[in-house]
Amino acid sequence: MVQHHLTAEVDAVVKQQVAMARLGVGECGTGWQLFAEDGEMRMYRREQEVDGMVVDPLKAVHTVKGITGHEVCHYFFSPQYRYDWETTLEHMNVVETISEDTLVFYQLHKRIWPASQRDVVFWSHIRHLPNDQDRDGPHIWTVVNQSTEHPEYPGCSGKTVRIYLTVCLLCQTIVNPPKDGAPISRNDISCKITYCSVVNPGGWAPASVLRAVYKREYPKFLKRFTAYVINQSKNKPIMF
Ligand SMILES: O=S(=O)(CCO)c1ccc(-c2ccc(C3CCCC3)c([C@@H]3C[C@@H]3c3ccccn3)c2)cc1
Repeated sequence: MVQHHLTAEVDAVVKQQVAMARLGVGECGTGWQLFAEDGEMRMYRREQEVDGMVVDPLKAVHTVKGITGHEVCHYFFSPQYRYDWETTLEHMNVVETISEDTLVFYQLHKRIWPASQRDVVFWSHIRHLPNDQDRDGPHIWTVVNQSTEHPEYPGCSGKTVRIYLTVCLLCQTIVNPPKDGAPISRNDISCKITYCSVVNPGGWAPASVLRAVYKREYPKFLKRFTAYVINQSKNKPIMF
């Protein structure tokens, strides 16, 4: 089978991002500051600027009852659900289907005053990995989104600012089998979610504005997305 020109990049970036996501906030160096907490959700960021632009890396950890890593990644990756949970989207389309587990998206995000409107082109890859702590446990699932170029969407349309991002959603399913040997139900499962993201906002925007947008939008996004997966999954068979 002829390899797509992105196949090698996808494999390298996914491996690198999964390794990073697996590092706790303690391990991958100091500098992670907790900026939002809500129940089991903890959001950390590192203050980082590139050419005077805020690109603060973000790492969120969350544990959600009643859903699996496969379900979380399925609803995050699949385009048909995106408008249901991504509230900052004005337009989204699949530019290219590289394979059933690798898509290229174009997204136009709603303008977040006072920043100008942003758009992004990224490849998105979904993969499951053997659980190296528990060989016969459920697999780890991940989705990695990485900005990419595409001839149909040159980044210089003038109206909008092109952003660059790397996102890794890493999910580990935890099963607590019922004592009496009953079949596993949604009360016996939970999902440990790690969400890492670095967004380069493209054109300049005031650091204070961007940090306020991140502080407000990321916790909202993760809570809304996980609530969506719970609601979509609750009356369906468990996807391990
Ligand atoms: O995880 S994903 O791949 C899910 C697929 O959609 C993803 C997440 C976030 C973004 C994103 C794009 C633009 C902007 C800003 C930058 C300056 C002005 C707009 C933001 C800011 C951080 C705030 C934000 C955070 C979370 C959700 C939406 N908004 C985020 C894009 C994709």
